[in-house]
Amino acid sequence: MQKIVVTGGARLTGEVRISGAKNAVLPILCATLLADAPVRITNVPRLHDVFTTAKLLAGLGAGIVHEGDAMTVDPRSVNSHIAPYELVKTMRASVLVLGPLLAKFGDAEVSLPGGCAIGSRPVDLHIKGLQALGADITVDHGFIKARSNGRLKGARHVFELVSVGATENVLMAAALADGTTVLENAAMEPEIVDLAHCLIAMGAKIEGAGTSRIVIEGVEALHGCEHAVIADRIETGTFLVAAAMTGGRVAVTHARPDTMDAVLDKLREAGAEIAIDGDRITLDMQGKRPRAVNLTTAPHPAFPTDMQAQFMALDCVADGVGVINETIFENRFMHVNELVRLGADIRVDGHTAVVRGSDTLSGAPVMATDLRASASLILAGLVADGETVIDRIYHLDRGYENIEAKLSALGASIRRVD
Ligand SMILES: CC(=O)N[C@H]1[C@@H](OP(=O)(O)OP(=O)(O)OC[C@H]2O[C@@H](n3ccc(=O)[nH]c3=O)[C@H](O)[C@@H]2O)O[C@H](CO)[C@@H](O)[C@@H]1O
Ligand SMILES: C=C(OP(=O)(O)O)C(=O)O
Repeated sequence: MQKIVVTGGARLTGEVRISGAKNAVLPILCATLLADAPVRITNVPRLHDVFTTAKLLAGLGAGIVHEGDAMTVDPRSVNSHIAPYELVKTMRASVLVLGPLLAKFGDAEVSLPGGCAIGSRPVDLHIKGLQALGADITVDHGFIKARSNGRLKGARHVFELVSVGATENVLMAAALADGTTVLENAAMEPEIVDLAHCLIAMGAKIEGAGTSRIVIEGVEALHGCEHAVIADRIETGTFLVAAAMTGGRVAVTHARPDTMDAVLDKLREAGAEIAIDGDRITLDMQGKRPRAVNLTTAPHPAFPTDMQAQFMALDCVADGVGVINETIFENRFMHVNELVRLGADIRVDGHTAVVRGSDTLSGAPVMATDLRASASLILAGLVADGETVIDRIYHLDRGYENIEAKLSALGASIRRVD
């Protein structure tokens, strides 16, 4: 099994290009099922999750052409409405074919995704939202079986909790429903806005994406389009934290600074100087050690849970004590024990971690437990004394494109070994 070996000590400098967002491209690829013609998506990152989604769509019968950073999906040949367990279990976002299949074909069978390392992650809110549009849904033998008698019907629906995936699934389904759908307490993540932009380019009528109230006027049919995926704000944040932890100066390009307020505020609090110029963010730490920051994860525009592990790594080597509250996922502190193996001082009490910054960490073999945990271990390895060897990096390949090449270009000593 492949591992990543990081040797700490280099101060990162230079420029790095940000890829398209995993959490935008996955729902957008699922949304292509709604169209009556090919949809061309560009700025598609080369990620394991993207390949899994392509496999899932191909399994449904869609035509897929992947050239460079563009992927064209032709949904006209779709002849199956079943998303099998083998694919859904490796990637929860597979459940996002549920709304499109149901709205377009009146029929969908999607394996229950189940939990994952970071929490139990139910899909009840997806199901309730689709039921509000008139779907008949049962959960049987590990599958969500959804049918609609004719077209779905637009409705007003209030989500009980803010859920990114449920908002996306119901938004996609409502695009082809009869009449108007009003979604209240919708998630406001930039990836939802990007999905809405793609749907609008396909002919959907959507207002309010990016606010908690989205209004969708269903249309008869959606056509093909071309859409460029928004920049990955979590990849952006991860590189900026790497620069801050190593006392470096790094510019990220092709980024979307307007989606990054909470993360940039915390980096400034940690002592970083940040300059924004269009799609370029430059972080300059001027060789200083970061100051510890406190943070609480919450739905956008608050601090993203997908950056929690990376900031914990920063707090491990910061000056002071950082208190981290995780409010989104019940088990998203899996990286703590691994960071402790590198010499970090972290105490966890329920959803709160108290991190006492130390001057040094010491390299050791560690194990990645999930995607962002993997990133936090690389970040810690960048400043640890000696070699950190990270096992189970398949998690990392789900969501970071060429991370070792990008970090190497900034001066890090990092390599992948078999
Ligand atoms: C592919 C993708 O975009 N993944 C992101 C998406 O995941 P995902 O869409 O799965 O996350 P949600 O926003 O749905 O989850 C938020 C919370 O709601 C709960 N919940 C969710 C759905 C449901 O039906 N019932 C329920 O109780 C979850 O268990 C969790 O506690 O948003 C998360 C929160 O920003 C991010 O960490 C993930 O990176
Ligand atoms: C939790 C994440 O992704 P997913 O929802 O795909 O598991 C993530 O991107 O950090």
